[in-house]
Amino acid sequence: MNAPSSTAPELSLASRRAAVTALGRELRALTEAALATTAPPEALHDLADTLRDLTARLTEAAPRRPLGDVPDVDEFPGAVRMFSPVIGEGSPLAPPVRVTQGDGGVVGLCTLGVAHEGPPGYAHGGFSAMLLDELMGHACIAAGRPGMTTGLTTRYHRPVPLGTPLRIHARVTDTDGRKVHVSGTVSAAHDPDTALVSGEAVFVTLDPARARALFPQVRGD
Ligand SMILES: CCCCCCCC/C=C\CCCCCCCC(=O)SCCNC(=O)CCNC(=O)[C@H](O)C(C)(C)COP(=O)(O)OP(=O)(O)OC[C@H]1O[C@@H](n2cnc3c(N)ncnc32)[C@H](O)[C@@H]1OP(=O)(O)O
Repeated sequence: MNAPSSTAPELSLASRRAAVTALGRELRALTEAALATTAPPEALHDLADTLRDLTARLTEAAPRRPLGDVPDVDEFPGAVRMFSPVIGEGSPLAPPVRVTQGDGGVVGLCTLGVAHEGPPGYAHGGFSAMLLDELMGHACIAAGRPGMTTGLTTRYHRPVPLGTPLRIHARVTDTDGRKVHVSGTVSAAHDPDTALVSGEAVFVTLDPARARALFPQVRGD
């Protein structure tokens, strides 16, 4: 079930994903450098001019993908989202989190940077909630019950440090009709048993009519 927007179909999926990943990596390096630079204002104006030219080059090279179209490098519904702000290898916002199945659910590994900062040196609480939400969504997918979040509660036990490898764990704890109950934690990777943030959520699987209404561009094959 996928309706990819077609770009360069002659290139293999792997090579298109590799190109998206290469650009994403450089965008993240630029973002981190730009947010942490101590360069003087004239250097920043100079860089802004260069970046404006680069943006014009990209927009002139090809039309943009309409909002809501599934990128041809993605799997939807599925676990590959190349431009996700959490797991997207092509996203300048994503850490990005690498997700694998394990420990009775799913495990994500990442390191946050200054783009994710809340209190100085620590993660923004909203970003920690986003990490949990995403991993919980993947736990639902891994359990064969993809759905949307209807409620998420978080408890912040300790600040989440930037620049430190993190481990996010999520698992389905119960299902009740279309509702899927999920729990998760964010910990330092070197101390996975100490939760810095923990959360509980309810996801709801979509009935087919609702799925068609919400995602009209996604056809069943
Ligand atoms: C083509 C297939 C698509 C599959 C879907 C895959 C999507 C996943 C995509 C990519 C995964 C990657 C990972 C991503 C992770 C991040 C996830 C997000 O960020 S999701 C964005 C934020 N969430 C929203 O925007 C939802 C907004 N809410 C809604 O649109 C509706 O509530 C919806 C469609 C989810 C359900 O609406 P209704 O009309 O179909 O269902 P009703 O009848 O209202 O509820 C069904 C059952 O759920 C309970 N329920 C509904 N809302 C609840 C709530 N807030 N808390 C507890 N239970 C709730 C109800 O009480 C009912 O239970 P009773 O059958 O009566 O026992």
